[in-house]
Amino acid sequence: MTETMLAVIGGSGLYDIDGLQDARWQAVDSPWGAPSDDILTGTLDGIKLAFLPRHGRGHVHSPTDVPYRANIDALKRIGVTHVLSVSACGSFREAMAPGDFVIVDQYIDRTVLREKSFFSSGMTVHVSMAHPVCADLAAAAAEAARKTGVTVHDGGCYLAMEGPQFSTLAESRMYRESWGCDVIGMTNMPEAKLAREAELHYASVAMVTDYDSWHPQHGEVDIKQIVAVLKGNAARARSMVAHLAGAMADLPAAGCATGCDHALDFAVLTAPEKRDPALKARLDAVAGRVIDAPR
Ligand SMILES: CSC[C@H]1O[C@H](OP(=O)(O)O)[C@H](O)[C@@H]1O
Ligand SMILES: Nc1ncnc2[nH]cnc12
Repeated sequence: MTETMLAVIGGSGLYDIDGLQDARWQAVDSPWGAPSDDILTGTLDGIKLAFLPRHGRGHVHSPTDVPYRANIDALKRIGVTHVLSVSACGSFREAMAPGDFVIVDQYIDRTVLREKSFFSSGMTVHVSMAHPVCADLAAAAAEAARKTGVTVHDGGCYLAMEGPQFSTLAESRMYRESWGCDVIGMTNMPEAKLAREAELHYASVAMVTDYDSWHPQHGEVDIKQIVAVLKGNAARARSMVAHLAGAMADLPAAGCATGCDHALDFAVLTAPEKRDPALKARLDAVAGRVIDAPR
């Protein structure tokens, strides 16, 4: 039986975590290129845990250039079953204030310059993104976050923008008023799509740093203010991670209410004899379960 292994992908301000037993940073090779950084592995109160800083230690990678495919492939390759994203975000809601944590449950993907799929001609695959996060992992993350004492919002729609510039005032108002988005960031897409293709359970905790630019009393988004809030949020994120092992105690590696680990069932359209051998070889970790399965 597969053992549950959690990966935390740390966003802006969260470049390492402490408290892991048998902690070591290890380089992991991927046929999709180099991951953002080495991966920190260890155990946390009996749960196997991996940590990967999304932008690399020292914040090397811009949101556009994060090697999203290599990151997800490398995590799956070392045995990860669950991925929890921890991200900074702007807020479109008065009640979602700086310092609050939002447990994301929907996305609108406005990114345009990124590789968004492991699959292409030679292995054509269509997975559902109707329910883009793992409901069970999201519930565990919410429980762990609440234990830290932060204000936690259950559910929120995350607008993923390309960046690296922040939104114009007109965009900020449109996302909030017309599109009904709750928070905004630059990194959860295509990460969530790739995790789904890799049949990983994925959830995201978006930590509010600012009110983007729509709020009449807060003025426009200001990177100095974001960086100041990030430091406190990183401390709260570390505390949340420390509570995750307890919150995840009953989460099996296989099976969840969302069906994440069976996303590829019936999803491969290319006939077995028409599948591209070179692409199949690259997909060994991500889609090994179905690579030779009939249509
Ligand atoms: C630090 S402001 C903008 C930057 O922060 C967020 O990154 P992450 O999602 O990795 O925490 C946001 O998406 C931008 O990349
Ligand atoms: N307002 C904002 N827009 C996009 N990404 C962000 N990350 C933190 N705050 C943000």
